[in-house]
Amino acid sequence: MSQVLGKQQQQQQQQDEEEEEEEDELVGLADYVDGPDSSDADPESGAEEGVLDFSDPFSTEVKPRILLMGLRRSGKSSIQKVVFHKMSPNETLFLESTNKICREDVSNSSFVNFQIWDFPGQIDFFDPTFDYEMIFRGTGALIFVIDSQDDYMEALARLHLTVTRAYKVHPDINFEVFIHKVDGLSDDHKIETQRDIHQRANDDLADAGLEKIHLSFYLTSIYDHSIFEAFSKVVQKLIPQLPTLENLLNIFISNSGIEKAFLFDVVSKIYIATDSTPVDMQTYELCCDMIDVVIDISCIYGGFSPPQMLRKLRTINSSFTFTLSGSALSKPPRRWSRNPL
Ligand SMILES: Nc1nc2c(ncn2[C@@H]2O[C@H](COP(=O)(O)OP(=O)(O)OP(=O)(O)O)[C@@H](O)[C@H]2O)c(=O)[nH]1
Repeated sequence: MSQVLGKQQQQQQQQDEEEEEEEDELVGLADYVDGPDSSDADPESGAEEGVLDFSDPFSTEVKPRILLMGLRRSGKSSIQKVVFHKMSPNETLFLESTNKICREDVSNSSFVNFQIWDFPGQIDFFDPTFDYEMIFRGTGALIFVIDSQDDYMEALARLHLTVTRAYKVHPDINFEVFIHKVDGLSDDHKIETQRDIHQRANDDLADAGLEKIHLSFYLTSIYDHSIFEAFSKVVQKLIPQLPTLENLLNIFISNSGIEKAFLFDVVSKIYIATDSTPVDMQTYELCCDMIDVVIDISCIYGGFSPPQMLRKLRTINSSFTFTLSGSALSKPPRRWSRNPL
């Protein structure tokens, strides 16, 4: 009996030592992660934000992780705040530079359920305290933000370094490149910039013998719906049920005479799925505006403030199908006031 107990004690001791070693390996990350005094958390958003628990990377809960990376001032935090915190684009002018990794849980519904990690622009992969392997290992999508209004040569070099490192650790990551702040470019300039960035980024990968890495490119701006559309596509790739949802929406429109159907996450206004007819931006914008109207009217007649309403929507079920019939589509999109009062 005493022999058995002795063996158990030994095993326990060994386990404790192993756990201590694991914690030591992760300590390097602590320098980059928001501490408990982080003031970033938005109490109204319902999103959990803040300290990274060291045990977290090995947690049994599987939540896709989306990383936001890019040079300083490229617009990473603005994207996160506008899409997930309802911050108005003009308010992002006052955002301070991020100096630690900010992690946020987005759990609006069973489909929109992931983590976003916003990285400081100055992060250095060669810093020995930066445990990039641990970060990339659990990543579903890596969004690299490039400021299109700036000289993007340095950003392209950083994109190459980031993508090649991440690919070596976890080849299944979706690499998404946001060519951002395109509101400042003319239509011709937008297309030319996208072509140039696409060409250079893929040439760099081909030179490194890594042409099998696929990069997806999006033209984005926080001043219109392009950022919501791009984020929708990023999130959709992480939803395993996407083909089933698309099939259901196809069946729905073919049996109802409705022209276009979106399955929306109301809280963030990203769409989780749509039928297989092409998406045109005007239709998507119209649906987003209609969602705002529904929320605004519910606030007036339901006696809720907009944040209360958003919280209520989160607790009920924030995904619902938004459909447009032919007559709605034939009218030009109306600009609805965000505040009906
Ligand atoms: N014109 C324009 N400006 C934008 C856009 N997105 C962000 N910005 C501006 O870009 C500036 C930098 O934005 P941040 O979100 O702080 O950039 P960041 O990448 O998080 O910066 P770091 O935290 O330093 O890494 C802010 O003044 C934003 O208002 C956009 O789509 N268009």
